[in-house]
Amino acid sequence: MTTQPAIISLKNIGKTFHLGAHQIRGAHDISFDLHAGRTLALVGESGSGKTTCARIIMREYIADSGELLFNGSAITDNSPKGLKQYRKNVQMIFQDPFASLNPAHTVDYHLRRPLSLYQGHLKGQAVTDKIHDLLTQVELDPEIVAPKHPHDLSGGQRQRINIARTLAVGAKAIIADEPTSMLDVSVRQGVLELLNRMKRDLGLALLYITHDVATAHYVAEDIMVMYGGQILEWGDVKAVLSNPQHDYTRMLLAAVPDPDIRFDDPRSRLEPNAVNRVREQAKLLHPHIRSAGPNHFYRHIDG
Ligand SMILES: Nc1ncnc2c1ncn2[C@@H]1O[C@H](COP(=O)(O)OP(=O)(O)OP(=O)(O)O)[C@@H](O)[C@H]1O
Repeated sequence: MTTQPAIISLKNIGKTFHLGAHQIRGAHDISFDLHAGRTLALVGESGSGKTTCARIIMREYIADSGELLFNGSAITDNSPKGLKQYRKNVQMIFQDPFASLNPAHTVDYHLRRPLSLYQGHLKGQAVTDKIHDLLTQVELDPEIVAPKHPHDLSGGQRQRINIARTLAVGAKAIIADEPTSMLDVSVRQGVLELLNRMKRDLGLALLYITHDVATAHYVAEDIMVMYGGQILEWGDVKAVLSNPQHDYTRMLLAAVPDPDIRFDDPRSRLEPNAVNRVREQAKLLHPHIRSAGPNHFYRHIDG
């Protein structure tokens, strides 16, 4: 059982989108905690509600029901200043490492900017030294990389700059939405290892969003499987993946040849037939899940 306090808690969060006469359930009765020094993997197919959860945590969406807690307290300050203070602590890394960087500016600028906004006590040479430290922390050579523009860098290097920006802000929790899915397979492992090391060394709380069960196995201690805006199963990543209790988790896993095979091993690639089988079976499962009412919590992280 973990003794560290949760940095972020979602309590019974619900969010429905209204598109004309249609209602789409983005999140239904979602509850989970993000703890310092731990990664929770949020796994599910496209449209399962992963990004909705991320946007609620980032306070880009306001939940219809339930509560978002930061360090155990309800968030009451909705002023721009309150939001800025919150985002100092909770940062997001996006799927597309290029889109989140401004092509007109250098790496130095991309790090200088959050430092001036969030670490205003640093001045002059201290800012340059901090930029040097940040680039070293994300395993890039400061002398070479700082003067470069995003288009001079590889996808993996750009994602490292995005990670360095979250460190420049001083974030305690990072929401990483498919952070490696647009990267070449050969550099994915390095970026995930960096996230793992930051989590360990800096005690960050990470939410790792992915549709890829194999990478969840590699980076996370805990896992939650989502479908149709609901959590179907959650718990210790090794326990859930080795002994899934929900049919849908079993179906997702059936598409991966062997969870013990590393995700960058070619043998871990999904077989097209298996993927199609999961999708077809998920369609059949869908009405059952929707009519099931409350979430199915088959395991509890602390349990
Ligand atoms: N702003 C929105 N307006 C209307 N519907 C939305 C909105 N955002 C999400 N949805 C719907 O809510 C459901 C959950 O979407 P969400 O983006 O959270 O899923 P996801 O698991 O993150 O998918 P992906 O992996 O494709 O990003 C989907 O049916 C989606 O179409």
